[in-house]
Amino acid sequence: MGLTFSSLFDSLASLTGWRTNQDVRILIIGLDASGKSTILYQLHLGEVVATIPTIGFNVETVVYKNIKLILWDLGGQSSIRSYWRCYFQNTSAIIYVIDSSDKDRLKTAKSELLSVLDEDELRGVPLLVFANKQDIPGALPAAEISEELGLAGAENARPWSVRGCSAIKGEGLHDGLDWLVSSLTKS
Ligand SMILES: Nc1nc2c(ncn2[C@@H]2O[C@H](COP(=O)(O)OP(=O)(O)OP(=O)(O)O)[C@@H](O)[C@H]2O)c(=O)[nH]1
Ligand SMILES: [Mg+2]
Repeated sequence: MGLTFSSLFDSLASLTGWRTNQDVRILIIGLDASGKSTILYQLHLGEVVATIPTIGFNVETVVYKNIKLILWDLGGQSSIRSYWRCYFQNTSAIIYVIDSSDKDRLKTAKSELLSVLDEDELRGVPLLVFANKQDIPGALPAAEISEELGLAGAENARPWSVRGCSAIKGEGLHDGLDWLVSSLTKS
């Protein structure tokens, strides 16, 4: 019997210390109404679900490219953001979601992100920023959001990338996950 793709993947993954049965804990955070829960369920179910503001968290498992991702979607309202840190331990990657059409709150989104990145428990953890809601006319493009966040130069601290997406249209999410999974398997 020849080598199956799955066993080939296992062999390659073992070279980098990765196993297909290894759970990867990923936090999805960002301001309220940025689209975190919509992204979670697009990735989990492949469809748009009607959401209500998350109080606490939603958690779902998604197997992507043979890797089991445990996606934790935390509520983003200002009164509950201080609880994000309760979930930091053992986190393998962060997905930070920004509403690209909400220019008024971009500075707040940036300061919340920077304070999360300061946390010791998240040192070196790869960061994927989703510049979400690109379907809304006038939404800031990902490159502009990237510039505003001022992450350039942070490559030494952690792998990071800012990617445009539309959770409603299901566009850009898999490109972002591809980057995240490849930076995880490299680290
Ligand atoms: N136009 C557009 N609307 C979106 C997109 N993603 C999410 N939304 C809408 O934005 C609103 C908030 O989405 P949620 O996914 O509930 O936001 P959230 O970040 O989970 O919010 P909290 O749970 O309060 O932190 C909903 O009405 C979504 O339908 C998108 O890509 N485009
Ligand atoms: Mg939510």
